[in-house]
Amino acid sequence: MLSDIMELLDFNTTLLASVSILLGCCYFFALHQNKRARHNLPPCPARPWPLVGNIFNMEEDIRTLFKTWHKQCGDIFSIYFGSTLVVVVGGFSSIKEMFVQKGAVTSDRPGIFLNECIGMGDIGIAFSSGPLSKELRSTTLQILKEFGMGKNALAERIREEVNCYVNKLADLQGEPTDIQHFTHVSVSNVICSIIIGRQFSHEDPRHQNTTESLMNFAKNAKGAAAINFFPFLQHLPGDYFKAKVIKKSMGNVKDTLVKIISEIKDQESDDSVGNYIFSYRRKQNEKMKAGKRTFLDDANLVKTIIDLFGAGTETVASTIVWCVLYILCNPGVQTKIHEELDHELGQEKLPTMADQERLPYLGAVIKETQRLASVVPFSLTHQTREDVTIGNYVIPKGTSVIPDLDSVLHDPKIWGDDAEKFNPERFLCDDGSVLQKEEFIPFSIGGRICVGEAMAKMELFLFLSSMFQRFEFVSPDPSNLPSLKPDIGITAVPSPYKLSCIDRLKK
Ligand code: HEM
Repeated sequence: MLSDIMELLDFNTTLLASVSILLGCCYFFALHQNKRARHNLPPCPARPWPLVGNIFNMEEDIRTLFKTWHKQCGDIFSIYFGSTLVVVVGGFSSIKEMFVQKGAVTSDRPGIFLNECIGMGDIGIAFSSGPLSKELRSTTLQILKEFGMGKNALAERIREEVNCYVNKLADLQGEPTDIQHFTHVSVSNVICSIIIGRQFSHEDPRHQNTTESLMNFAKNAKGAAAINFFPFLQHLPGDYFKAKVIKKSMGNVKDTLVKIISEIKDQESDDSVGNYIFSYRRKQNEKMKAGKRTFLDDANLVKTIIDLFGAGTETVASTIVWCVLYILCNPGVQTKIHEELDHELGQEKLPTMADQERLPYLGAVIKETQRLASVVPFSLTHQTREDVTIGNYVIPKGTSVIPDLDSVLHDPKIWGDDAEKFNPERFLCDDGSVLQKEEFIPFSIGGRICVGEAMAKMELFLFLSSMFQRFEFVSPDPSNLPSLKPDIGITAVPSPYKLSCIDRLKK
């Protein structure tokens, strides 16, 4: 009797599952055909399957996969995550057309799990759309500009942290070390000094905890990409897609920042130090007093600060760590950097922003690092607000669009046949100055271009010039150099490696 019921159940379950899959397939094909009929969609490099789309075509090495797909389909192609259409736009002219010329309708953001998991869906500077994102961008840019004006508080705060960082490296006394963690702690401390007006000690548990949570999030962000399209994955037992670890890491960052912001609120009378929170509140009050409609509220303040930490730490820290890695693999480059620094500054004078023009070779090294490392290879995903025509294609309203910056930064048509090699000379003009090239777009282009670009450039110059002035970086085992293979999530992070920082003052 029981076995009869089981058999019947099995039969019914199988029938139900088959019918569901069949209906799913029909729905997917109908949707797909309908979209294709209404819009001339960019080609798919691989056949999307019902329900799953191209999920099984995605490979670990996304960079090489997208390169192959561009070769096959041209600058623009379509892929499906489940039944969701995602368009990838590569090549400089297509990226410029899509995000600059058509930027008014391609600058929104789709909702993503990493914000939703902390209950902050589409607010804050980096993941909001429309007038909200415009107001937060212009407010943040104004505040950062105010910090960078006059005696340049921004550069001064970066220099303070650089000093501390360089001394930490000197304390290692040449012991082989992985500098990733140190570098993250220092770079996130620079953001701290802007946000709250003071730096933390490197040993401060709250600061360590926030930095570790951010690194943890970055390491696991790849898993969450699937959850954006298949939200049910977050509820599966275990944590294969890293939903729980991401939720915990982002929750940690949020809780710590909320506490810090409320502490700052209590010191509201002391505005002499200058920090992002005071400036934001001042602008909020001014608008409210003038009876202007504003999105500047506390929730947007908290989320914007989380975004600034998230966007400003991993990117700058990874670029620094990439630069040192390229140098280990190209020792001749380090010799030239040292010659330039010794000739222009010597050992006594610590570098300031005013020295940038005197150090063009270092400038070229930094640009070449940004180009080759391409630390945000696929930018942040945009979303179309209306149907967008590009070339012969029509991309429907509400489509997620990925700007493939990597395809531009590594394009041999722009950089030559050695585009995959580290060659700083390509950024030096005949007169010795640093080459400015329109196609150099590590910060993206258009309406959502990185708001931290100016600050990041200052950080990279001040950190790297001081590091090379003080140290010679050597590999503990020159016959077995570290791998140049990146780990690509939202950012392209170098695989862990060790190096020795030899103090040039003690040589
Ligand atoms: C080497 C360092 C950096 C690189 C390569 C970089 C690159 C990028 C890229 C590619 C985007 C996406 C642009 C788009 O959607 O089209 C972005 C956005 C953003 N970046 Fe950066 N970034 C860097 C440093 C920073 C720093 C230091 C900060 C903060 C102080 C920052 C804050 C932001 C913010 C808030 C956004 C979102 C802007 C928006 O959505 O409107 N970034 N960045």
